[in-house]
Amino acid sequence: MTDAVLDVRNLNLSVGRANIVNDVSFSVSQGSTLGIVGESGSGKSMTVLGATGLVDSPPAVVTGTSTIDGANLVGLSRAKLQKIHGRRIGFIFQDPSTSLNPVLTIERQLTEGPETHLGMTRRAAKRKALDLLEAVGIPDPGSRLGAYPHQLSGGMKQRVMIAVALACDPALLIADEPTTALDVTTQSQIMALVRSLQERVGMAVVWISHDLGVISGVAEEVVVLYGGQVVEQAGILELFRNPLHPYTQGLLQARPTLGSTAELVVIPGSPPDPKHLPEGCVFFDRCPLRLDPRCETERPPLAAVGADHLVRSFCATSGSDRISNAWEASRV
Ligand SMILES: Nc1ncnc2c1ncn2[C@@H]1O[C@H](COP(=O)(O)OP(=O)(O)OP(=O)(O)O)[C@@H](O)[C@H]1O
Repeated sequence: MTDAVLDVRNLNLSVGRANIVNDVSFSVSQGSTLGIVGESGSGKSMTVLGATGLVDSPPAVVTGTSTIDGANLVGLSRAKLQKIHGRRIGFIFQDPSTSLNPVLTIERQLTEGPETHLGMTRRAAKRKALDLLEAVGIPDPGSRLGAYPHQLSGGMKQRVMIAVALACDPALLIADEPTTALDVTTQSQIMALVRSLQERVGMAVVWISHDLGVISGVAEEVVVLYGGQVVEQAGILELFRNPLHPYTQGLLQARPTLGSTAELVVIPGSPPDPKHLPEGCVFFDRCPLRLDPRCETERPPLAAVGADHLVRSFCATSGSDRISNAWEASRV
């Protein structure tokens, strides 16, 4: 992709014998959102932490490339990384306390970045802080500038964290499960907020979630991760219409639908331990369609199955009845 803001190629991340991220590639372009989905432990957070240079290395060993503004973040010095993080990348996380400083006022947290990285005066930065608070839907922003994080509700803290992440007009926003701890109403407000801010400033967004429902509300393109590998990648509509990997189909069936009284089909088992990844397909021991012995001994390649649709499985199938029956039969 030529207009990629972030371009990740063949990223690998290991800690000791744990192979946590395995040959992951994706890119995200200006104004668009890439969703990364997978169950807990599938490697979502470590993929973006490795791609943005936010892991301690050593002990983590990171290889591959992750390019923003022509700079490869893999292996970049701490000083250079800090500059790029401050100026070009905003981060929002599930827990705002990991990014908000409890002993600094909201004003200081919002003005620090623009003063340091954009060379703004204190007065201009304060004006910008007020604009940002208003943009993220904080009522009466002027009265909030002197507040400390603990004086705000959970939803408000989340909004302030987004304002801080956007303070330097980042080209890229990394959103790691930012709405998981919130109630459904606040969750959809935050999703809509990021979408509207994105339309205004045109940034690229990488949004991580274990919930395909959330991803379908924010992303145009989706990477499905399992065992630290990309097992499927497609546009959001294509993925919902034509999911090909048995794991993606399982994730889709595990989604509760409004008003449904049917029992939730969960995928039996859990993701593999990165210290003991299977020799063949990483989904082998949970796959209801596995073919013995090929799937057990041979690692499937990530293959193109259409324009912009990639899948890593010898059992990829669009036969939805077949997979439904297989999932029903495998339910414990
Ligand atoms: N420092 C580490 N050393 C060894 N293994 C680690 C380390 N950090 C994470 N892991 C392992 O890497 C795997 C992927 O973790 P990661 O946090 O990226 O998953 P995730 O998909 O983001 O899950 P969650 O939604 O729970 O955060 C897990 O098996 C985890 O136990």
